[in-house]
Amino acid sequence: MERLASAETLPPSDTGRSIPRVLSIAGTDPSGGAGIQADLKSIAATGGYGMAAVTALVAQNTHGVRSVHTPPADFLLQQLEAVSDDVVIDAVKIGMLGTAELTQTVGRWLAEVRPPVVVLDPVMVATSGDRLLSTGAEKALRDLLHRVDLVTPNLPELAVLLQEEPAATWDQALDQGRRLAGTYSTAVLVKGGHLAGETAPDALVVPDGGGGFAVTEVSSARVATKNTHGTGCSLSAAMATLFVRTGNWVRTLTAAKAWLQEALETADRLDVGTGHGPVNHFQGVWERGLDPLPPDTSRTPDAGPVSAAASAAPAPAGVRTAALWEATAGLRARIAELDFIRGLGDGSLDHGAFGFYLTQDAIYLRGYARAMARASELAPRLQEQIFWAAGARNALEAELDLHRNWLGTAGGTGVEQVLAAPAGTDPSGPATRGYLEHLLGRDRSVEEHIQYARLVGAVLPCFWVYAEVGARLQRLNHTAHPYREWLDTYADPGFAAATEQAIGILETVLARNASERQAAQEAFTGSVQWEHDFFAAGTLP
Ligand SMILES: Nc1ncnc2c1ncn2[C@@H]1O[C@H](COP(=O)(O)OP(=O)(O)O)[C@@H](O)[C@H]1O
Ligand SMILES: Cc1ncc(COP(=O)(O)OP(=O)(O)O)c(N)n1
Repeated sequence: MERLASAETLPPSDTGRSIPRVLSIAGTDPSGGAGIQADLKSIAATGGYGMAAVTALVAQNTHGVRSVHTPPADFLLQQLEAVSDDVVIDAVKIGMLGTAELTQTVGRWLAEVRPPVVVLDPVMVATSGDRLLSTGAEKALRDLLHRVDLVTPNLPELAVLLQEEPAATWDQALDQGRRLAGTYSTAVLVKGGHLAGETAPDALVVPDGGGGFAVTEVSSARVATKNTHGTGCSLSAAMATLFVRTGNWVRTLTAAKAWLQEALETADRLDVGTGHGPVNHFQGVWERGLDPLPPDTSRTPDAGPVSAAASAAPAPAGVRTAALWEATAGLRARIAELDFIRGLGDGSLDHGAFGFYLTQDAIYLRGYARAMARASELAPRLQEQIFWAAGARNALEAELDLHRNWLGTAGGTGVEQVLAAPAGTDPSGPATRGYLEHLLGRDRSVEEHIQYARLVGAVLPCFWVYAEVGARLQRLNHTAHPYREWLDTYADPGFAAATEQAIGILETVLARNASERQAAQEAFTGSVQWEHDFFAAGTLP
């Protein structure tokens, strides 16, 4: 179902949902080439809003590390909580962790907050040879691998994580990458920067869930420069940011490598320091205002088939919503094939059938607004509370206008009359009643955070499926189209922005714990089925 939440009704900080909020957890580099300073530049250059929690103050420059000062673990936790208590985090990039205690602190915080995307650059030794991770912390770092979506080791780091000798060839490196990915069920970016040769090969190794791996190699020409300080930090921060924008690791790596290549090719222009200087993070932005991500409509997740419908829909917010969206691809394909949807698109839908649908939809919207008001009541964060409250208001005001206009002029029963009917006497059909029971049915025996997860999963398809249908059918729209107003409504950019925001909330909910995840997934799939049944009812005899 629809659900026009115009951009104006959203809090100003949320209207640009497409700007990923990325938290770097890393050490500092006062000369600006590596660590947190490099991460913040990478995040900004690849289209994100960067935040940072400091794990270590490192006195270093382009020649090497002079000393390291680590904060008490409790202070690191306070920094992390100060961010997560206030800001919705779309992705985390982890760099230097220094000690076992700090590593474990980050692990506990991740378990609590469950950010949707976590990229770990397992920093151990700087190019200068200085250690940035105590040897006693290596086990803690391995334990952290269970909590990350992507790990980006260079060859010596890959070997330490596996407790083996470093790979001497690219094939050996890929083999180690597969074993690391298999052991920890995480995607691995194997980096070949430390190998000699004319190319700098990288490869994504992603477990396919069936014991195999998808391996995708993305190589670039090796740049002849000594200014490579911070390349690993910069690449991993770019990967975290771009993945939020694409939902696809291969597209992310392709864009990140192209961006890093330009930063390396123009690194010598910066003239920073006399040792190994930094890369030029902003070359593309300064020269051409360039976004490293090429325009592309196929925002497909890595796993699963590419469905025609998915290409037009708002993007998943991370791996969890990507998987859930893909799991409903079959159902959504059936929606696209319905007579009602075909007729709506080509304008052949019978006016009476459209009037029946709108009447049912008006009844639905009244209940849908109640579901969003309930989500607002249960939301754990202020931003989510505001979002759902705005959505409820919008369903009752802006969205119903479409129904008022059409039903008022089509000679059918007016919206107000339909909605004024006493409870139990409104002309709701079985699909409308069933869908509303699914949305509003409450199991008071489960805890409120699980009720909230269920509601978020249940209300999202009404945004996402409509945004998908609207974007696809808009291609058939024209000035004389009988259902032009409907098509415009669901292809509206404000609606797409609100949909992406709702997807972001679901991504966060799915990352919390198994009970919340299961409640949200089941409710989501159930609502996609009801979307199908509701549309199908529009053309039933
Ligand atoms: N001289 C170079 N030319 C092109 N790409 C490079 C060069 N050196 C490193 N890279 C790339 O920079 C990234 C970081 O690589 P690497 O040096 O292996 O890791 P780290 O910086 O963590 O030690 C990789 O994508 C690698 O391919
Ligand atoms: C604070 C801090 N973190 C990480 C590094 C190492 O950076 P990396 O990206 O691996 O780059 P190199 O300089 O080792 O190529 C660092 N130096 N400082």
